[in-house]
Amino acid sequence: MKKRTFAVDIDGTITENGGGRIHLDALDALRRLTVMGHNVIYVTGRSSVEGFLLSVFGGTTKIAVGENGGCITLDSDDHILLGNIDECKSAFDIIKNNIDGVKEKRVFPRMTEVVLERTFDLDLARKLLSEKNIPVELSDSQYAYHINSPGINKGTGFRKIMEKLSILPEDVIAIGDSATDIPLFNVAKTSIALGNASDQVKSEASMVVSSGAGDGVLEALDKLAPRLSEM
Ligand SMILES: O=C(O)COP(=O)(O)O
Ligand SMILES: [Mg+2]
Repeated sequence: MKKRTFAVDIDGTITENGGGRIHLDALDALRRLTVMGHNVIYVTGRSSVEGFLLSVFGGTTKIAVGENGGCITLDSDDHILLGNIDECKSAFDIIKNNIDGVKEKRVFPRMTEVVLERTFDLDLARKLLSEKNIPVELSDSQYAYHINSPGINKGTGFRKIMEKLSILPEDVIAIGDSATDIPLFNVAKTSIALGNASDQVKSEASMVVSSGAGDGVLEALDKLAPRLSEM
């Protein structure tokens, strides 16, 4: 069997109620892939510690990319910081002082990014920062807005893991639901957008399933099953 690496988003992909409750059948399927010898790695806009803990409790590969690509967690005291939180905080100050309704989201502590509530016009903030020549990345996961350092996204974060573990793009299967997953789709030969993804996100994936979060992961794995058993 050829070892594959599944790069799996969390919210809107393996959660089922918008509040973070894990779809147990999807988790069970991911655990079985891990037992079969594949890598199953969470790549999330949550903190990398949340992603790492889910991998520990859920029984998948114990490594996580969090903070929308800004941070990799390998162990309780082993984090690789790819982004710089100070530049994200300066961008946040500028947005907050110029646009109404901008506020930080209550999230577990971040080492490399700033996370915001989805309460303002993101394009307006993009325009403002580009006028001021502040090149941070602004993105929408459908759960939060993220301010990341220039060049930081789920694709660049996951690529570090690919380098570290000598994983080739042809062996990567990315699964996600939002615009923040598009850079991840771009580093994977196979990419799957779930039914709850927008048309724009779906158009960037190599495969689309009709079911939404949770069930969509099962549908995708069913479709992939014949290919997974190939040598
Ligand atoms: O932005 C979030 O908090 C959720 O992000 P995710 O969908 O990448 O897991
Ligand atoms: Mg998501």
